[in-house]
Amino acid sequence: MEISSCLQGGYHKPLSRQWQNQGKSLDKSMFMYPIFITDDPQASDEITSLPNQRRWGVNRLEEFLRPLISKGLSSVILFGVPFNMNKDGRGSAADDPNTPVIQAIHTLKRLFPDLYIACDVCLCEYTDHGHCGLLREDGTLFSHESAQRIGEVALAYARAGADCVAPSDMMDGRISQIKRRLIDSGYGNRVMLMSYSAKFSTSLYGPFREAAGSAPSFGDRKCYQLPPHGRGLARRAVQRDLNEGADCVMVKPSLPYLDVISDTAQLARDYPVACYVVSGEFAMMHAGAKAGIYDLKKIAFETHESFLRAGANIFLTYFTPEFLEWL
Ligand SMILES: NCc1[nH]cc(CCC(=O)O)c1CC(=O)O
Ligand SMILES: [Zn+2]
Ligand SMILES: [Zn+2]
Repeated sequence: MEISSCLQGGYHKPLSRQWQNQGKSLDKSMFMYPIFITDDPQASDEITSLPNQRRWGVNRLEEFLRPLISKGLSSVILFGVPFNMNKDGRGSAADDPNTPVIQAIHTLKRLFPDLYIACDVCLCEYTDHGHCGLLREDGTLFSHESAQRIGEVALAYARAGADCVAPSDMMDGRISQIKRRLIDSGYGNRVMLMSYSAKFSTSLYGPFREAAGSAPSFGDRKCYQLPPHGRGLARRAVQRDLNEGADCVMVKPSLPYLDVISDTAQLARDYPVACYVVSGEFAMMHAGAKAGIYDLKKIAFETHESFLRAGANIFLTYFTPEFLEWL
């Protein structure tokens, strides 16, 4: 099948069908909760820089998520945080059968068959150098090989039962690599491909890197994440990913990039548009509320409504549990 023929993966589930309705007011189905899964099955570890968030072991997922599901949680995105697994140059632990993300997919599908499960796909949590792709000796990226490796990992998550794979690595060509593999392996009509298309190099990822232990051991990510002034590049990345077969495109971070969300909603007007309210934005809103600058609930509504207004209709946000209470 041609990549351009393949639409069904983007609306296989009731939730992904609902996302096709470009909503005008906040509702619970728009909230996707990012969760950190570590390789100690009993873990429930506080993350100091990310208020109220924890790293969870697979054996603790039921107690963590059941109350949220009863309040209307409909989707999660999983991030693997291996502490005991071996890290190497190609991120072998990313698709090891015992990797926490694959274990968590199995556990969650058994416990909560209706929960929509997206998986972040990247190598930085699994490589010894902490970069998101494969590196040459001189520290530059192997672009094509990286995209192929990301494709392998995405397929492993699809095979394990993920409803959506979401590559955050920013390697050129990864969307067509993933879509091709999904189609050729029989997942094209069942698994959504959500691209972190306009992902910027920002100072707002700090708490996440602490949470996931994924800071690069040298250098930075400026050669693959977009420069903050790169509005044109963001538009090109979105257009490219749509052409390569993405079912949904994302902007990340959100608050300083409302213009990019709006551009993306125009370019992808027939697709769901997601935005990631990243760790630093969440920590910043909490810090401001704690300092008495504003009320946490009011700032959370105001900002998420601004993302909706700009054109996003899926929010990857650590505020998800709060919104399940508030809405
Ligand atoms: N693949 C890396 C990745 N996956 C999720 C986030 C950030 C999420 C957040 O800050 O909440 C990042 C950014 C990075 O470290 O460069
Ligand atoms: Zn990464
Ligand atoms: Zn470079």
